[in-house]
Amino acid sequence: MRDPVDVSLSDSCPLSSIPFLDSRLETALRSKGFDSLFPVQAAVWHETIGPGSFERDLCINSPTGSGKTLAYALPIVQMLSTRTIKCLRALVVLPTRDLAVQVKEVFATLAPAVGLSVGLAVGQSSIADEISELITKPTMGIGVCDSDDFSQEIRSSVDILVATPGRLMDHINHTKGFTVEHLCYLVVDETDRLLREAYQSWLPTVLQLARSSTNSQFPFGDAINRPAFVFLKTVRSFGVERGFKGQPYPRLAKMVLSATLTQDPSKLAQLDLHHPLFLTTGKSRYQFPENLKSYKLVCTSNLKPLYLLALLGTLQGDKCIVFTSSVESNHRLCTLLNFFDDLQIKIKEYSRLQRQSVRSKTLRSFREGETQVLISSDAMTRGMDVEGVKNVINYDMPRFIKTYIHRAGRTARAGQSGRCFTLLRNDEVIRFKKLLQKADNESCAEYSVPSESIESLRTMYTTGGAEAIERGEVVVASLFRLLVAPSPVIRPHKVSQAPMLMHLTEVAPSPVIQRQKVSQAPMLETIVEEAGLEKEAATKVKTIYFLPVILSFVTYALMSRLPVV
Ligand SMILES: Nc1ncnc2c1ncn2[C@@H]1O[C@H](COP(=O)(O)OP(=O)(O)OP(=O)(O)O)[C@@H](O)[C@H]1O
Repeated sequence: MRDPVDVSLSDSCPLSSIPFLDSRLETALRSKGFDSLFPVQAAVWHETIGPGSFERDLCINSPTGSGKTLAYALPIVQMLSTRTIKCLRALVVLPTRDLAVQVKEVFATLAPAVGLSVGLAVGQSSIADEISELITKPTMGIGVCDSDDFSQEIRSSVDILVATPGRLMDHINHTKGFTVEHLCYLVVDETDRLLREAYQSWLPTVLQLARSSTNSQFPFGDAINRPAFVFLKTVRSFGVERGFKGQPYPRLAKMVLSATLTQDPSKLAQLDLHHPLFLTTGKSRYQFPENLKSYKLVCTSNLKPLYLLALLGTLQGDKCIVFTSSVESNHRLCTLLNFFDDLQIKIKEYSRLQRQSVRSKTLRSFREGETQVLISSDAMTRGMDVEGVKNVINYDMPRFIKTYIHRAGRTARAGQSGRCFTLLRNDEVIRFKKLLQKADNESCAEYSVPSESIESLRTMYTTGGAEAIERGEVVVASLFRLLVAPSPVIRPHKVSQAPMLMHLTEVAPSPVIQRQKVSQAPMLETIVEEAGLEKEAATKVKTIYFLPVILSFVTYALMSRLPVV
């Protein structure tokens, strides 16, 4: 960390001057329209295929959209291009399914050119389908009846696997013939996010299994039987020289990457990195893409939806991602925006509450330009690469600079220009300024939308049904705020809160809430399910609901020495 390689000092490098680049890979890159390598890609190439020879593990901190995926995909494919026996040698781990699918696509443009195959383990299809893609089983001949007779031939059908941690662990624990014993390369993309969540201890498991040598034991249940199904064995000996003592050799070479890579040594230590080399961009820890412009719009909280509508109006149908702070407000906002037919743009919701198939469909329609505006929760924040996104809008101000960087990074990718707008309440302005200062960024101009359009929207908003929707949603929102209120009386009665909620929604003035289907309010649904919803409980709950009010009144009266009447 103290002696990093500054990637920003390098320039893009034409493919023709990349040393040792396999001509088949060069052709594959050119057919994708890539004529040069971006600085981070050239730097990683230098440290892996070039003079660095991958003698050190790499920690890569480079801005969003700077091409980190190709930076690791290209050298891995080139290094494996000379392999003779097919087995799983490279593993790329990512935090989300959609991201893994996207990275697999990048590998898929390169790997077939040199006869390698890439697999995906994300739980998008059934586990049986996934196994049949990852594992080659021998075809059953006539008269063969004992599966152990041919188990020796079970082997990997892929050289490179792109996976999410959960599905990876499923395969490690339960899929016969699946092994990470032969791994040579491990990539942990979006490292800071993956390290934050342990996901069934996937990292220590992979590291331990990949250290196996002739003397090693497999510590994991089903894995004990694994040698019987795997006829290949990777033998790793332990180094004795200085700097390599006790380290398995050949070692598992690692690359860890993020646009906001953690610099906390205790977190990085989990990765068991070998003499890590830090590649970064510039001096500041957090960097924005070069051609990103940041703007703020200051407004009162009750007019926020109108400012957003007016802003979307001025962006004239450009591809746009709007980020909200929670899946619930995401749903509310999308419902509200779709009420305004006048915008004449297609707006869809994308959040982790939706089924994967719905999300994939939405993403496809956004990529193809059929949908112009995506209202997204933070499921879209990291890594997603959609061509032509010109604007990012933070409907809710992000709480952390990392979130701002990843959200804003969905635009201004690969050297393109882009804008990031943040809607702020008056009381958020100073906090937002301080947030940007963490990334050494002081330049955030104020953006104004025409006041006439706000006025005309306000008229429509107050006379039309949109207000009812918004008011109804606010009732739900305030109920939820009540549910998580720090009142010691309410908190222990979680189950009883559901009937209270139902009781209040039943008497709520909004017709929208009364009509709201359970499926439209997933949080409501969860609570109702949890509670088993009993109507009689409502009376009891009413007491619980009013108890804190009575208590606080009495306390106030006593403290201020007022006579309690
Ligand atoms: N050498 C290249 N020439 C032209 N375009 C490239 C090149 N390398 C990558 N790109 C394009 O740049 C875009 C961003 O790449 P990528 O998704 O790898 O960025 P990233 O650094 O991983 O971003 P994030 O931090 O947001 O995940 C992609 O659309 C990709 O196709």
